[in-house]
Amino acid sequence: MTLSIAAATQGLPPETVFALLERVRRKSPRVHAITNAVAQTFTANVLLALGAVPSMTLAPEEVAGFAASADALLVNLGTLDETRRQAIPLAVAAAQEAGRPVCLDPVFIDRSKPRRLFARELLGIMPDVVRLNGAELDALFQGRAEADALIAGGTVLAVTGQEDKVESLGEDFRLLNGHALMSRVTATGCAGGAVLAAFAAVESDRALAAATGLSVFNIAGEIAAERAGGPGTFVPELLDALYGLSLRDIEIRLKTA
Ligand SMILES: Nc1ncnc2c1ncn2[C@@H]1O[C@H](COP(=O)(O)OP(=O)(O)O)[C@@H](O)[C@H]1O
Ligand SMILES: Cc1ncsc1CCOP(=O)(O)O
Ligand SMILES: [Mg+2]
Repeated sequence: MTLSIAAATQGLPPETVFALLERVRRKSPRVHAITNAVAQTFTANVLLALGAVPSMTLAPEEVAGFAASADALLVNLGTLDETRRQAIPLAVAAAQEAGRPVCLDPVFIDRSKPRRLFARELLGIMPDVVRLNGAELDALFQGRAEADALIAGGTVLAVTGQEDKVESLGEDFRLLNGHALMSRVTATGCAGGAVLAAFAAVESDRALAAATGLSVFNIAGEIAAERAGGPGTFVPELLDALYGLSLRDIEIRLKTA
């Protein structure tokens, strides 16, 4: 399924992107990430390099407290074991009760029917942002009308790949930053979901927050790719690039369509 970006695709001023990045750096939002076992450490490091504060507890007696006292919740289904199946509803209820944004990343729902059913059930809680790749988008919705209904309810869809698309009830964005090396190391998509949660924590315009978060992450990816010798050095370079990202970097590189 392709997202039919509406005619009124908006530009994204570099100053706006940098202002939101600075807001993340200044406010240091707490992001509680229920994420997969593969992505945990990288995701925590990406959040810290960005200026946010990660927590990742899954324990049923603690997860609601962590989610309620965080500024945003990430729910990533990459390793959907029993512990995570139990933790997710507790965390979502606590985050929503506290008025915090929830970002869903339905990893590999194209590969597993039980996981697809779990993700479709989760859509009932109306997540603020759903971040996913094209294969996962096709698996999540039985047709375009279902995606439109979710968007009509206020959820923002952020579909990543060589180019990224953000679709919402208001503005839509087509984003052209990023580098192929981002898909030659594991968990960049997952870490990108955590970045979207951090931006949703500081900006109530969810589409703007998602477009900005993806652009920041992907511009850092471009800078890292230029400095890295390959996938092995790409990961530390990505953390450094996120940490040091300047207005000038964004002005030079930001690419939207
Ligand atoms: N070929 C590419 N060129 C530029 N950016 C890419 C490319 N592939 C992926 N990305 C970027 O890498 C990140 C992970 O995206 P993607 O590979 O679609 O997610 P996932 O890992 O969940 O499948 C996103 O920020 C995306 O924009
Ligand atoms: C390899 C793997 N297996 C289960 S989760 C995971 C990481 C997926 O990361 P991403 O969705 O960011 O590519
Ligand atoms: Mg993914």
